[in-house]
Amino acid sequence: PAAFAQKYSPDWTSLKAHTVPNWFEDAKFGIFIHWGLYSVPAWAPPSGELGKVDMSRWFYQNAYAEWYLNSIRLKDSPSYKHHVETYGADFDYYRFGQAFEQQNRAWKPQNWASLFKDAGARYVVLTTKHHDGYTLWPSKVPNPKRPQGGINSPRDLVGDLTKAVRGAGLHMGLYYSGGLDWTFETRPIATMGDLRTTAPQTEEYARYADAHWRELIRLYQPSVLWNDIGYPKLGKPEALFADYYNAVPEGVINNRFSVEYSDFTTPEYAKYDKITPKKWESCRGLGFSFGYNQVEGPEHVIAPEALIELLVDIVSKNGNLLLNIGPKPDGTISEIQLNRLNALGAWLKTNGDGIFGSRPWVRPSAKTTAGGDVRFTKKGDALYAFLLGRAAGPSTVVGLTLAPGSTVRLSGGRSVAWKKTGDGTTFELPANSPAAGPVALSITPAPAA
Ligand SMILES: CC(=O)NC[C@H]1N[C@@H](C)[C@@H](O)[C@@H](O)[C@@H]1O
Repeated sequence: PAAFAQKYSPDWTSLKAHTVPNWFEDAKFGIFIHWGLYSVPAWAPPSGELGKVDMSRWFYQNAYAEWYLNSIRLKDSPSYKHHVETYGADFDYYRFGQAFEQQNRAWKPQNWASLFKDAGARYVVLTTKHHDGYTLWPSKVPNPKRPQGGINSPRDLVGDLTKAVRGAGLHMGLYYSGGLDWTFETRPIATMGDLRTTAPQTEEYARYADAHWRELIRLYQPSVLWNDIGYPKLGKPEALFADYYNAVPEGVINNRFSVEYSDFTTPEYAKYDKITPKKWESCRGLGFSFGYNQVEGPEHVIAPEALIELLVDIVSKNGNLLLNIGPKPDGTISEIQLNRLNALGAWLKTNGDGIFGSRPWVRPSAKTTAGGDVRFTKKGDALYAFLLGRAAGPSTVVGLTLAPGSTVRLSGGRSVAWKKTGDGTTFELPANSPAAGPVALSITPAPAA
């Protein structure tokens, strides 16, 4: 029997010996899911992407539909106006639990698992408890602030999805809002300062959050601990980390416990502009929200080509893309979100060879003489060059020199003629290949620089 590995001890020196497992380096693309009570109202003003809206306005016009409870606590927000008009001023947010629990009885998790697999995703991260405190699994840990209950899903949504996702051959990760819990702190957040002062720091909450993470690890052995927005100082994360790594050797932990060790950083609606040695994962919604927002239209949602180029850019710089889907309460997914997943999946089916299992090259990017963008990845003895937004016909990549006799192919397909020119290397690209998204060229042997 496998001895219970005691490799890690609850101190940062021991934990810093942890390395990121290959599966997470190879995976490149995961699906984030924000699903919960906020999926019932599914309403937020599409005010803009995080980072592009002045923070003095952000909380009042919060584009994150999963922040609905906080938004309706701000009486001069568009969300409060919508809430009064739609449900009435005295409709308590937690009453959405009835509709959520009633509607998700029909949900078939295997439909999500096959959809995400077809999209090319290699892992999934589901919200188990967001800031509103509602748990998507029937936790046995009592919430001292909610003796009346109504804060735990009777259906084991976490377990059902974990089983289906693993059945489809994908890794399963779990998101937990460690830093905020609006059943412990009911004051509204209108400024960044409020974010800090409303983060519960009592011993009672620290024990609650620690018990939740330990229950999740014991029940589901998640491959990712995706903690969000900080962690209570009394929460003893180093003990949690050591016990987790000893129980789940292939596990990874993100940087949002805000402590001195993590396996990867998590820029949100952001990405790095150069290769970083530390593993990172960029997360964002398809539009401006993580929770389903019924008022978002095509003008708020990233275009298919831009989504594919986003993934290629992130991978060329040592990142993963964690792309969020916001399902409806019954588990169905809106047409526009399905459309984007299918576009990405179709491109990856033909051009994924240079993405999955690749690593960054000596440099992430180049230009063509026509001003086009190029991104590079390396895999085995092949260099992959992705020509973003390119036209067909001859395309010259500046500063790229191939060894004589190198073979160039469209990713996994037909060979491509090339020649050395004064500026670099000119490739003869066939017309409209692929239909949408960057052309992926595999070049063997990979040039040294
Ligand atoms: C930077 C940060 O802590 N963001 C918190 C933010 N994370 C997103 C993935 C969503 O869960 C938001 O609702 C949450 O506030």
